[in-house]
Amino acid sequence: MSNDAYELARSAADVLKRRLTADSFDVALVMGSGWVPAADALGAPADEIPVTELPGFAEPGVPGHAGAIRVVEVGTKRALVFLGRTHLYEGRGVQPVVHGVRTALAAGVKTVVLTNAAGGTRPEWQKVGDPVLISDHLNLTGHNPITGPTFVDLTEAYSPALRSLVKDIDPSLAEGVYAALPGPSYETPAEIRMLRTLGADLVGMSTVLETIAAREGGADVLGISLVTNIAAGLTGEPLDHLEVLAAGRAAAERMGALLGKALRA
Ligand SMILES: Nc1nc2[nH]c(I)nc2c(=O)[nH]1
Repeated sequence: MSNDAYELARSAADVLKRRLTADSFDVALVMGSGWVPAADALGAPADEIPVTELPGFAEPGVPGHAGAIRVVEVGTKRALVFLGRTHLYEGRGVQPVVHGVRTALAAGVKTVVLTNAAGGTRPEWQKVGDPVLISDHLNLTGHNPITGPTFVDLTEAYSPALRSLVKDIDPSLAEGVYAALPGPSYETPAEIRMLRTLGADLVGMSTVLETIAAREGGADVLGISLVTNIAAGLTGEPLDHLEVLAAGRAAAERMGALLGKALRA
């Protein structure tokens, strides 16, 4: 099964390189919920392909997610920009969740930028709309994309070099630990209190499995969360997914500018 997953990624990369005008890429960016405006801020795409034309991809199960891969030249770098991703909660299993990252690595990418929208567990220093660099993660999904005795070292899962490069660009950026849960429900207040005790500064439903797959393939990872809500029980307000997405869209323009500067550095 797991070999099929790697073969499927190689065949998707072959189709990608045949169908796109370019056949070598430096970096992959995975744009999370509400991040598509940030992708637009990176510049006009040189090329674009719907993911459903590639082996192993399905139209993302979340309505409003454009399932496409863009080629954007940012400075001297050629980026594969994945608009939308597959989440574990869509019930397709673990392999489709990391298929995009594995396809990018099979296409030669050595750096993966994973963006997401997340809940913030630290209202003491976070507010909605804040970007937070991911310094480390807690994989509480109960899953792992790797099958078999491949013991990947995750000591520096989130590249210290890439994080300091981005912090040089924007010293105001905070860092935090991202906890991934299976979802799709948000946490209870008791679970958020538990996650704070465990050291989580951000809670989400994506990213960590893609990070593991990227590290398994030897790529450097930069992760950025956009705090789009303060997590359950910390503000006395219920969580509204539409408000959450609106906050993400509002801040994503700024994130597009930051990503552009980071890629041009
Ligand atoms: N698990 C979890 N995922 C999220 N994604 C977003 I946006 N907000 C949250 C949240 O509060 N909890």
